[in-house]
Amino acid sequence: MPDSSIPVTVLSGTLGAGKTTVLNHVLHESDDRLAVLVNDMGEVNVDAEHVAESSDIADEDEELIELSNGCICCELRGDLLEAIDGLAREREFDGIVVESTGVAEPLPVAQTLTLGFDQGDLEPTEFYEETGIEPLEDCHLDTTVTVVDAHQFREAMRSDEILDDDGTEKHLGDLLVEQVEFCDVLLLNKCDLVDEATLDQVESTLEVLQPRAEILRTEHGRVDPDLIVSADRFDFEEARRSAGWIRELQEPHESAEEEHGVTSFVFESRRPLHPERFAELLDEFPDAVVRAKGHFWLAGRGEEAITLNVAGQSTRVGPGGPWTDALPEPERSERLEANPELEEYWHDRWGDRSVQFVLIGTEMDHESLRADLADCVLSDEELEADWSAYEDRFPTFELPDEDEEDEGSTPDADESRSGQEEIGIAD
Ligand SMILES: Nc1nc2c(ncn2[C@@H]2O[C@H](COP(=O)(O)OP(=O)(O)OP(=O)(O)O)[C@@H](O)[C@H]2O)c(=O)[nH]1
Repeated sequence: MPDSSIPVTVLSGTLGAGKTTVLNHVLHESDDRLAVLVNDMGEVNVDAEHVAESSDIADEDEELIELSNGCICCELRGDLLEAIDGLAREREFDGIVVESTGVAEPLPVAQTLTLGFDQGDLEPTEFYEETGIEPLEDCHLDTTVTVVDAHQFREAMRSDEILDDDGTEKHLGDLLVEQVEFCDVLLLNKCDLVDEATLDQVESTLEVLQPRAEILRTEHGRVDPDLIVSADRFDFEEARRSAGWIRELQEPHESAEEEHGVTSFVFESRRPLHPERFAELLDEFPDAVVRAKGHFWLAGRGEEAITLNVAGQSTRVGPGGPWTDALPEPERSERLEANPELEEYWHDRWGDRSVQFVLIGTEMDHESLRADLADCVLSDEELEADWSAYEDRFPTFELPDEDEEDEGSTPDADESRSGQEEIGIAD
């Protein structure tokens, strides 16, 4: 990274968590000349007004740009890059801070920025072709920060509130988890409103959901600016890897988390799940499960993996890509060659078909949940019987075009973020 490259910090967090408060504090306290980009969903950018009113952003050193009437993780991605590009060209700033809307997902924002910033060894992507935007060479994504409301966290995780992001519905709990899972620094804000025991428990949950991030407790957004601006925290490779944390969780978690009742475990099976029994279990999934994620093989669906994504009250399933074993030749052999680790994993009869979930919860009864999941797996007898007669209420997904196929190995929940469907299994 050249010395002259301008660091960009992205602030995320659900509505009212304290993003604007953090931003104002940083503007007051930092000695750097900062430019600020504030994104708001409405036509009038209320956040920008707050920042402008309550900070000294009007100083000649600083600049405030508003991106209104849309979301920078969706339709305003091009505008975001253009605005940053403009600021970088001015070269009058030591840093840029972007405040996303409360409904923005940080991963696509970071993706836009890392594609937009010159990654050196990254291939030019379709993004450039689509938008006509040139890679930005004068800045880099420095740190991604998620602000969490310590007071509301537990309630928000269990909430079934649905947020409307310009026509796209998102569950509050789901969004919260996505924001926590993808960041370098977690600001546990509003610590003044909760007791120590609650704080410890919330922090433990955050640690399990996001082991890579630094967690800082704050009151009224009072954080040392150097920890989030020009902090040099973002690592493209690590961020990419952390999205695949299903693998990292293979090891059972240490007792620090257990102390606060936050635990996790991995459930695996090399046999398919019974569509009726598994749908019933998802209908009744225990509230103690804060997060579940992974992929599964459903009896009768031998071609493609299905992903499972549970966050708070939201349960989504999506396309997980074709099993390597179901691919036609020569793709099958090519993928096996490209992913030698599959050989070790390979099952004589079922190839790479499998069920793999990570479950994270508070006061979660491992034994009974494990037993419930095991009950969903086909028995010896069922395994040899006809699977086509089962009632299958799971949505069907179109297999991707062969040309567009992903190079990935074992299907991974995060490789298939698009196309996920909320399942109202209880109909
Ligand atoms: N008690 C307490 N209140 C806080 C703290 N941080 C922020 N607030 C208050 O919480 C409210 C929301 O804070 P904002 O900074 O506007 O939150 P935001 O994340 O920018 O909100 P949106 O822009 O709506 O997404 C304001 O009334 C703040 O004064 C804190 O640490 N403790």
